[in-house]
Amino acid sequence: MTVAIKKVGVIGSGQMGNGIAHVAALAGFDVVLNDVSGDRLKSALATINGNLTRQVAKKHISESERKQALDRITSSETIDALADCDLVIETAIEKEETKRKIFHDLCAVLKPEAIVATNSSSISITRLAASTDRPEKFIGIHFMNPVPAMELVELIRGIATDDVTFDTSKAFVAKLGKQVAVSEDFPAFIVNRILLPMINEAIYTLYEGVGNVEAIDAAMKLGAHHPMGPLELADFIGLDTCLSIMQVLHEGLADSKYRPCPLLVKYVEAGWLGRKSQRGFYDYRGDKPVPTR
Ligand SMILES: CC(=O)CC(=O)SCCNC(=O)CCNC(=O)[C@H](O)C(C)(C)COP(=O)(O)OP(=O)(O)OC[C@H]1O[C@@H](n2cnc3c(N)ncnc32)[C@H](O)[C@@H]1OP(=O)(O)O
Ligand SMILES: NC(=O)C1=CN([C@@H]2O[C@H](COP(=O)(O)OP(=O)(O)OC[C@H]3O[C@@H](n4cnc5c(N)ncnc54)[C@H](OP(=O)(O)O)[C@@H]3O)[C@@H](O)[C@H]2O)C=CC1
Repeated sequence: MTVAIKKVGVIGSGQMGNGIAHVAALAGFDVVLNDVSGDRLKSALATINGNLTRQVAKKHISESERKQALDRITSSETIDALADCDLVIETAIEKEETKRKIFHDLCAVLKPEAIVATNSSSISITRLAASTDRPEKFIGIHFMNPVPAMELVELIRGIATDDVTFDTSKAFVAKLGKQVAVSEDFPAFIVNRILLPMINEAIYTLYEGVGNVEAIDAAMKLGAHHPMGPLELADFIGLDTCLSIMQVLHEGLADSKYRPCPLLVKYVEAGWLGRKSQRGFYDYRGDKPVPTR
C-alpha cells in the first residue's frame, strides 16, 4: 500500500538539495526548498534554472516544462514552511548532530502523517529515526550526485520503517524515473561502502608519493574506464563529505582498513573542500582545474 505524495520538502539547498528539488519538480511534485542561508537558496534556484535550461537546449524537456518545474519550487529560510509537506527529504551537511537538530525542529511543525527521509551518505537510518517522533515513517532515500544525471537511488529501511513508508518511497523514486537499489542499514550502505574506500586509497596513493594527482586520476580514467578520476570525484563529492563518510565507516565497522587518510583530514582542516570551495585536489579558480599536488 502507498500514500499519496503531492508536496515534497527538501532541507538543505547545496548540490544534492538543488538536484533533488530539480528532479522532483520536473516530475510534477510541488517542492519547498529550505536552507538556513538565503544566499544558498538564491544560488540553488539559479543552478536549477541553469540545469533545466541545459536540458531544454538538449531537447530533453520543453521550454514550458522548464517553466512549470521552476514555478513548482518555492524556497524558505524557515522550517515552518514545510508543515504541510507529504514527504520531507533532509539533505543538509553529513553531520549527525546537525541532522538530529533538524529532525527535532521539523517534527515539531510537520503534520503527523508525513514521511521523513534523509539523503545521508552513511549515517545509521535507525539511529536518525530514533531522534524523530515517527521512526516507522522514517527512511533513507539516498540520491547520487549529480542527481539529474544519475539513475540510481538507494532505499534504506531503519529497524522500525513500516511497509507503507517503504512502498511509498519506492513509488516516489520510480516517478522520478530512477532505479532503486535496496540496502540494509549498515555504515555507508552499498555505493559508499565500496566507492569511498577506493577514493580514500587513491588519497593514500597520493600521500605516499606513489603518483601525483594527474597520474592517479589518469590511471583510473584511462586504465579502469572510470568517468572521473578518484581525486576529481572526491573534489566533486566534497572532501568534508568524503571525510565524514570515512569516519562513519571507521567508527561503525571498527576496522583499521577504513582509517581516513591524514592528507584528506588536512585538506578538510584547510577548508579545501573541493569544487564547492574552489580548491581541493585541484584548484578551480582559474580557467581550468590545476592539481594542488
Ligand atoms: C557521496 C555519495 O553519497 C554518493 C554519490 O553520489 S557518489 C558519486 C556518484 N557519482 C559519480 O560517480 C559521478 C561520476 N561522473 C560521471 O558519471 C560523469 O562524469 C558525469 C555524469 C558527472 C558527467 O558526464 P560527462 O559525460 O562528462 O558530461 P556530460 O555529457 O556533460 O553530462 C552527462 C549528463 O550529466 C548531466 N550533468 C553533468 N554535470 C551535471 C551537474 N553538475 N548537475 C546536473 N547535471 C549534470 C548533463 O546535463 C548530462 O545530462 P544528459 O545526459 O541529460 O544530457
Ligand atoms: N555530495 C555528494 O556527492 C552527495 C552527498 N550526499 C549527502 O547529502 C547531504 C548534503 O550534501 P551536499 O549537498 O553535497 O552538501 P553541501 O555542503 O553542498 O550542502 C549542504 C547544505 O545544507 C545547508 N545546511 C546546513 N545546516 C542546515 C540546517 N540546519 N538546515 C538547513 N540547511 C542546512 C548548508 O548551508 P551552509 O553552507 O550555509 O551551512 C548547505 O547549503 C549530506 O548528508 C551528504 O552526505 C548524498 C549523496 C551524494
